[in-house]
Amino acid sequence: MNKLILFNNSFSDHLINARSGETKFGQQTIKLTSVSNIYDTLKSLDVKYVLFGLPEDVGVFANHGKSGACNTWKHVIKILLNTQNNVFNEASKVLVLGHLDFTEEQKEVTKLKQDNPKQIIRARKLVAQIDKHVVDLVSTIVNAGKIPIAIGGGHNNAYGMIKGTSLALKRPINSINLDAHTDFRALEGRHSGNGFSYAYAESFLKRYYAFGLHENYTSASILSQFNNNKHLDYNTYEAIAVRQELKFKKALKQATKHVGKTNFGIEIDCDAILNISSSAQTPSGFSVEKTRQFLHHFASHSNANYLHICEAVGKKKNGPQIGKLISYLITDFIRSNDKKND
Ligand SMILES: N=CN[C@@H](CCC(=O)O)C(=O)O
Repeated sequence: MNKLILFNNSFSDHLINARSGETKFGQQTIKLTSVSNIYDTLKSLDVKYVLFGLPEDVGVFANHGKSGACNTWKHVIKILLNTQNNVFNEASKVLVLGHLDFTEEQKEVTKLKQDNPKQIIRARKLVAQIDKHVVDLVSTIVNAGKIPIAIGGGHNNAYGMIKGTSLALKRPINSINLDAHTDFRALEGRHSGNGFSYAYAESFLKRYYAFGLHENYTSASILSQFNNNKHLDYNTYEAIAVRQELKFKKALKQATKHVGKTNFGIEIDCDAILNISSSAQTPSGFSVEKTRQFLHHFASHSNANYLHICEAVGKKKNGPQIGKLISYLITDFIRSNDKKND
């Protein structure tokens, strides 16, 4: 856990705009000042959720995508800590752990060129190194009986989320992914487009549902793989929102039937959300409200085991809006998950 940078109180005080008569979320969340044994510390804490950042975009680079997801965590945490703590948002159930520091890997990737095949191979090796740290942290959190909430970062980290959870639970898990893409690309070295295929090939992922795929961006071979494997299923954005052959509520039910019988992780790739700055930003996609409804639905399920939000690109100008969007999603998850009704 040598890459873990704790989010301490002085850092948090610096970010919170305190107002008299109000309690901000960040004034009530739990933080750690130091830690010698992370597992023991987590186990002894009276919190349900452990929030952490994955500030990296090495996986996106290694998938020939547009970088920028490495900056999102810092925008999110600033906005989240300044939301209200009230009967709807119970911050004392949340440990803001900190982030994994991938500065070294990020630095190395800036020296690489995406059009050089050898350098892409090197970037993919760096992603495999990142995986190990994510797996280690996630398995420790789940082993300690807590629910991880990870803010990325690239979608490559779905692999670490799934493997870490699966190792802790000692069985393969399922996954529901709101995404324009399956991220089930070939096992060609690790990157942001094959987190799920690697997790499946290595038997950490059992049943996978890709929700709202874009028909323009899913290859014929991946569609055929999904159509011929009962563990893999999907619906498309076009079927739901354009042709309206499938009602949103029914789509949620079908996906729940596929993943909900055992533990599953919830993945939200921000490139599925309309006009949100991301590595593959889309002018056609689910609204923020539909995304929140999706999240509420799955977070309410008793088998939901983690939340991973990724691929948003927070820059100086749009950072506060991205931070606000992801803060809505984090608080929706906690609110709905804490009052599981399935
Ligand atoms: N995590 C994203 N995966 C997409 C990226 C698409 C893009 O960058 O255009 C994929 O590999 O298909």
